[in-house]
Amino acid sequence: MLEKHEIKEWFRHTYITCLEEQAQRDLRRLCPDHGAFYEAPEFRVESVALESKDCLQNAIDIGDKTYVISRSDDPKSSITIKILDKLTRTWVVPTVLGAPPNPTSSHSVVLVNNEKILIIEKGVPLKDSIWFLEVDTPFVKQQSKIKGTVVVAWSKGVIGEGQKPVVISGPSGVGKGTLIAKLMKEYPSKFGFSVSHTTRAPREKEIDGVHYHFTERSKIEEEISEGKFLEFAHVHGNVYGTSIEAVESVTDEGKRCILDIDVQGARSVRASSLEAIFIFVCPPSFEELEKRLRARGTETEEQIQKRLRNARAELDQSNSPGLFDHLLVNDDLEACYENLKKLLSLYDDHEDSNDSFIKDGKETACYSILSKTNSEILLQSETNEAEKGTTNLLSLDLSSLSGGAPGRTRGLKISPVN
Ligand SMILES: Nc1nc2c(ncn2[C@@H]2O[C@H](COP(=O)(O)OP(=O)(O)O)[C@@H](O)[C@H]2O)c(=O)[nH]1
Ligand SMILES: Nc1ncnc2c1ncn2[C@@H]1O[C@H](COP(=O)(O)OP(=O)(O)O)[C@@H](O)[C@H]1O
Repeated sequence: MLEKHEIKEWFRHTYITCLEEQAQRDLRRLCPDHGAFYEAPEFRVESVALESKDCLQNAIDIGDKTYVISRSDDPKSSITIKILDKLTRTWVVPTVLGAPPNPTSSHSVVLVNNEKILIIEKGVPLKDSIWFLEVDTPFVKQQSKIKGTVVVAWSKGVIGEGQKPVVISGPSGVGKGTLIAKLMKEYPSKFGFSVSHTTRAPREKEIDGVHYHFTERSKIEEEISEGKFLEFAHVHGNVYGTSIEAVESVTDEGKRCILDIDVQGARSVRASSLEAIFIFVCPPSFEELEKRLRARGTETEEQIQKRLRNARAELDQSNSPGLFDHLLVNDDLEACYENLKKLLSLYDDHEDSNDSFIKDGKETACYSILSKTNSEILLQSETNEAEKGTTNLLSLDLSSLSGGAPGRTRGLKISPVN
C-alpha cells in the first residue's frame, strides 16, 4: 500500500499522461480507500505540468514506466529525460539519440500512442515547435538492442510531406556525380545534394562542405555512435556516411534531396524510416567503366584496382530483390540524363495538402497542446485570440504521420478548427 503523499505525487504524474481514466482505475487497485479522492478535472494537458522554482517537468506514463521530461529555467539548457521504473522504483537515464529541440522556456506534452510523445515548444512559431520523443518505436527498439542501453530518440515534426529523397548508387566512375551535377545545374531550386561525411582525402577541386564534409575517423565514429547518421559504410577503405541533418536540411528548404551513396548505404536507407526512391546507375560495359575511371585521373593505380574490384560486387548487388526501384544505363550521357529526368518527373505531381494553412501564416504563430483524442490533438494559440472572441484552435490529424527518428516526422496535417 502506498503512503498518501506518494499516492498524490504518483497520481499527479499519471494524470499528466492523459490517461486519467487508467490512472483512476490503477489508483483504485493500488489503494481502494483513496481511489475516488482525486477527481480528475476536465482534461487539459497544459494545466497539469509540474512547475517548481527552477524547473518545469512533465511526466508521461507508458505501461510500467514514467517518462519525466524536464527543463531548468536556464533558457540555454536543453530538455533532459529520466525514466522511472514503477515496479522496481528505480530511475534510468536513457541514451538520447538525435538532435534535441532548441532550448526554450517551456513546453507542453502529450502521449501520441505508446510509441511516442508529442512535445510542443512554447514561445516559438508552430513550424519550429513540434517535436516527437520516440520511446518505443522500431528504431528505438533496434538501437536499444545495438547499444544494450535504454534508448529514446528525438524527431522533429514537419507540417506537410516533402518530396521523396532520391538515392543514386552505382560503381565508382559510372557517372553518378556527372548526372547529379547536371540535375543540380538545371534545377537549382528543385533539388539539393546531401553532403556526405567522408574520411577520404579531398581531391584537387573538391570543397569541404560542398562535395563532402571531410572529417577524421574518430570524429565520424563518435557522431555515428551519437545517432547523428542515417547510414554509414566502409567504402574503398574509407568511412562514408550520410548525416541525418544532411538530408533533412535539404528537405526542410523545400527541395528534393539527392543522395550519392554506395550499395551498402542504399541498403541501410531502405531499412530506415526514410522513404526514398532508389536508382542504380550501370555502365554499358566493365571495360567502359575502367576507361572512365582512368580518364578521370583522380585515383592512383592501386585505388583504381580497388574500385574496380568493388565495382563487380556492386554490379552483382544491383539486382538484389526489393533494393533498387530503377536501373539506368549510362551509355550516352545525354540520353541517360533524359531518362533520369523522366523517371523523377513521375513523382512530380505532388500537392501539399497544407498549402492553404501555410499561406494563412498560422504556422508562424505560437501554440500549445490543449487536448487529445485517438484521431487528433488540439492546439491552442498562445495569443489572446480567445479574448477577441475567436477560438484559434488547430487540429493535428494523427492518422498520417510518416517517417520518424532518425530524422523528421513528416506529413503532419494541421487545420484550423472552426
Ligand atoms: N554509404 C555511403 N556511401 C557514400 C557516401 N558518400 C559517398 N558514398 C559512396 O562512396 C563511393 C566512393 O565515393 P568517392 O570517393 O566520392 O568516389 P567516386 O564514386 O569514384 O567519385 C561511391 O560509391 C559513393 O556513392 C555516403 O554518405 N554513404
Ligand atoms: N556517359 C558517359 N560517357 C562518357 N564519359 C562519362 C559518362 N558519364 C560520365 N563520364 C565521365 O566518367 C568519369 C566518371 O564520372 P563521375 O561522375 O565522376 O562518376 P562517379 O561519380 O559515379 O564516380 C568522369 O570523367 C565523367 O566525365
